[in-house]
Amino acid sequence: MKQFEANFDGLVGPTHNYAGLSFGNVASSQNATAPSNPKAAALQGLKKAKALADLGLVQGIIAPQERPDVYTLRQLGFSGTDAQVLEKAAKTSPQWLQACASASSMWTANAATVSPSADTSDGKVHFTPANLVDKFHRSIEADTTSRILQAMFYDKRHFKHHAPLPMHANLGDEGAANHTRLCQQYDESGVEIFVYGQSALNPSMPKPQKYPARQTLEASQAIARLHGVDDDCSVFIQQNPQVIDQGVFHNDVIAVGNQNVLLFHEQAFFDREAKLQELQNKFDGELHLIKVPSSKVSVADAVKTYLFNTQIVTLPSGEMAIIAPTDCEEHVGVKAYLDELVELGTPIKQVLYFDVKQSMQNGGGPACLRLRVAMNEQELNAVNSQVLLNDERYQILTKWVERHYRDRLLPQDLADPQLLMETRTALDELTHILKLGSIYPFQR
Ligand SMILES: NCCC[C@H](NC(=O)CCC(=O)O)C(=O)O
Repeated sequence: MKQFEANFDGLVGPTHNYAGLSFGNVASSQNATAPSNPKAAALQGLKKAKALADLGLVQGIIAPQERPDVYTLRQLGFSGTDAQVLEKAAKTSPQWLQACASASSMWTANAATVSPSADTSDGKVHFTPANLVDKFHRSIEADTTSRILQAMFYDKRHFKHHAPLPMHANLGDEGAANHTRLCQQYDESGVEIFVYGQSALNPSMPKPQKYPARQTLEASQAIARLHGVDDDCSVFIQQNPQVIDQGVFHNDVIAVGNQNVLLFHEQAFFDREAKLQELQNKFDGELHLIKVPSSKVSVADAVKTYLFNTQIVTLPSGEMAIIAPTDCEEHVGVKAYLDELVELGTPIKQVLYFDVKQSMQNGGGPACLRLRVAMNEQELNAVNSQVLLNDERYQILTKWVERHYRDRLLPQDLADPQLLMETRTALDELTHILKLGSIYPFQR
């Protein structure tokens, strides 16, 4: 039977902006208040997605969320018409307005954790939307994310959707950005690697000192239980707290895996050797564990260029390619490492570079922009086909962006009631293009 690993990329929303909302994410802090270009951001993302489809991979799209989120602002006591809500929030508490206007759902690696059917006890593909409690602006994504994923993967015979974990710091969950799956073939049982930043309940375990550890061990364990992924198929690895303090706020900023390949920085993991041994013991077959030494690429350069926020994809030929941001190509040392990587005799044979700078400036690289869902043929056939990217849908979506998006946005523009109307008009049209039904609050 055919097997696939589909990538579902977040379509960047019309309010994409730089508000400095993510303490611990260096790019987000550095670019706060810079002007953004939502149109360019969305087109860059679509281009990357289309290029992967053109390589023969299964590529889908995840719709953005309704922003500004006036419903949350109302919960915070801002009242009146929608325009008045925006105006009052902008006047007295611009931080809340910015948090409620972020297009952060574009980073769909944080949308959910997904376990393919080959790994789960009931033989279904399991989804748990991430609660993203560590950052307020991201914690308000989960409900709509749930609805969108259910509209895409609606067939209950194949897909099982869980509620997000309870909204508490002890259960901080960041989704697939802290989850990697290794396997021989996508439809064969693999080993799921759950990487966490700290334990909420065991005070003797190390913690970062400066920046937050967003993912807890307890959240990762709960997800493995919910998905029915048993001990033989899972490894829980603590992220090195010292790299979190250097700006590695998710594991996918310091490690990336695909099939039998794991590419990671030597400082990525705490208790590294024991954990890699456990991984090898549980994995059926040969693993390519590619360790990148600090002498070749420093943690600072990894954070700056997003070398590990690349996508490793298996091409129809069976060879692997690495999908990297142009920021890697522009960095002499990192480019030299990638040139060397494709000659190491591992399955990775080529590097393809993409300009996703609008996203990078908020700390999101190629891997942050996609949610992976490994499926067999039957499962793929059960996906809402309108969300899959082909030539026609790419053209339609590109035109849709060009019609509705602005090419310049500053944080102060977020209070413009016209922007809210533009967004709703655009999203209403999008739900028809992608056949998602009424997933947005303004449509309900
Ligand atoms: N996986 C990449 C996630 C990047 C995301 N950035 C942000 O939310 C920045 C938003 C801003 O600062 O405007 C985050 O930190 O969760």
